[in-house]
Amino acid sequence: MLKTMLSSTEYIEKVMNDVREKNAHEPEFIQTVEEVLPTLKPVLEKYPEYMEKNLLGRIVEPERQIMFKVSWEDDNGGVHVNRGFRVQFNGAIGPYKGGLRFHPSVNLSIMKFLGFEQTFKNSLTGLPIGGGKGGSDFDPRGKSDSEILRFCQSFMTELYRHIGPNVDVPAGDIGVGAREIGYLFGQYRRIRGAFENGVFTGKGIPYGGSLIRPEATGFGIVYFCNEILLHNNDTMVGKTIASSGFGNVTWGVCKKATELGAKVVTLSGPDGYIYDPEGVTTEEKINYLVEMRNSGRDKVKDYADKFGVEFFAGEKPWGRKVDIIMPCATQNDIHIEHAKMIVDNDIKYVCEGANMPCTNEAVSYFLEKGLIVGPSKAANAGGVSVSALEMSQNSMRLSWTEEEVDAKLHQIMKNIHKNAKDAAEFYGFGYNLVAGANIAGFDKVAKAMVAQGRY
Ligand SMILES: NC(=O)C1=CN([C@@H]2O[C@H](COP(=O)(O)OP(=O)(O)OC[C@H]3O[C@@H](n4cnc5c(N)ncnc54)[C@H](O)[C@@H]3O)[C@@H](O)[C@H]2O)C=CC1
Ligand SMILES: O=C(O)CCC(=O)C(=O)O
Repeated sequence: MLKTMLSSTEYIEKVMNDVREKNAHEPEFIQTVEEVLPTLKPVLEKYPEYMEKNLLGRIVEPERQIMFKVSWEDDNGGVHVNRGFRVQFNGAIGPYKGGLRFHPSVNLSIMKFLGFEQTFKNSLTGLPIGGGKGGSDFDPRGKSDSEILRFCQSFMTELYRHIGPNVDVPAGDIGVGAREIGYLFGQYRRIRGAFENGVFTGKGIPYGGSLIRPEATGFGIVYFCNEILLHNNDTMVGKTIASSGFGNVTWGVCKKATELGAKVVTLSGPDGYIYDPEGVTTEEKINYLVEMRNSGRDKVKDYADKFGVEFFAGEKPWGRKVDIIMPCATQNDIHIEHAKMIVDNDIKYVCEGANMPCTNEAVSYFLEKGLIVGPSKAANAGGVSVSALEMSQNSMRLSWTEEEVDAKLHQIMKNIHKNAKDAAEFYGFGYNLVAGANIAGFDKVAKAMVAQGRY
């Protein structure tokens, strides 16, 4: 690829066409590439050597994609087969790092979109971690504890050979929490015959976990949102938030939003959404989210039944008039029709908690209508940041206090906001944090790739 052959626009279009052609059956992966690459145009114009060295063509190709068989036995002796994945997307700035997702929707497209996003997100944290993601199409819903244990052991019996504290460091994501990490780490330790706790993050405290890691993603989203509000001479105090999901991320959001004087008034699940006008603010309500998640039922209606609030079966919460939208469940939760309702309700802020929770069309519409969007790769980077802090503590064989970790997390989120804002302004995007986060995340990875030759 010679710089004289194509303009930056033609070059980006060519790389995107190659991605569409080579990955025709991977809509989520194509979606994320189409969201990121066009925003890098001014960077290519400033650094034409990135085109000469075909940086974009190289950054959209995962370094390694591992797919494997996971067979396991249920409590009645039935034998099942699931598919396991680990996509080691980009290791230019550190060991591959990213969560494991156990959900029936998991496929290679979803793993690749998450691994690509993780590469930019991890770079934004300012910490030395590359991008990866993994998981399985295993459905934890309704499974007994022994079935979860057997599945995790079988999954790790293959995965262990591909990971390590300096190679690839998984963590949790949808369907994978502290219990699963414990079972996975136990099997890793058994096979390896060594106590290498730096191989996982999100571990339990007794065997090397970091304080604040369970809360970190949600706390980080609220810290990031707070930076957006401060930039607009606004405050979190008194704000109402429509959120989705009721898992780990939503739980952390409810805790920190309450602490800063805001309130989350909606939660959702695959069965519908609940509206709690008083907010998910008391300890009892916030703790109940953990209980619902751990029950394995995956039903948000349980919250409505317990606290006597309204439940809307089969609906999403995006038609509610609130101050801030914070989707925290899964990808493509907000489509264009929801985006139109959000704009019609005069809502100014959308802060993404889940990975890619808005379609590209919805994000473009928000930006066109002047809303401020905190993109997921920046806003939800608090989780992986504290994971990297967990790795540091494991390497040093030390443990920081809750206050120390929270203060570091807060500073990291402020830095991410500032770096995204500065990059957007520098390249002529104004206060467009979507473009700014892509550019700031790309910068370090691109420089490392150039320095390391042609990989
Ligand atoms: N756990 C972490 O540290 C991080 C998680 N994320 C992202 O945040 C989102 C939520 O993750 P967690 O809270 O960790 O997972 P979780 O397993 O604790 O909770 C997931 C929630 O999303 C809902 N959900 C999942 N798939 C759904 C579907 N197809 N339809 C409707 N609802 C669905 C579930 O009902 C549940 O309430 C995901 O997009 C994840 O990738 C991002 C950064 C870090
Ligand atoms: O903590 C980690 O390593 C991964 C967190 C994660 O999966 C994410 O940021 O989407």
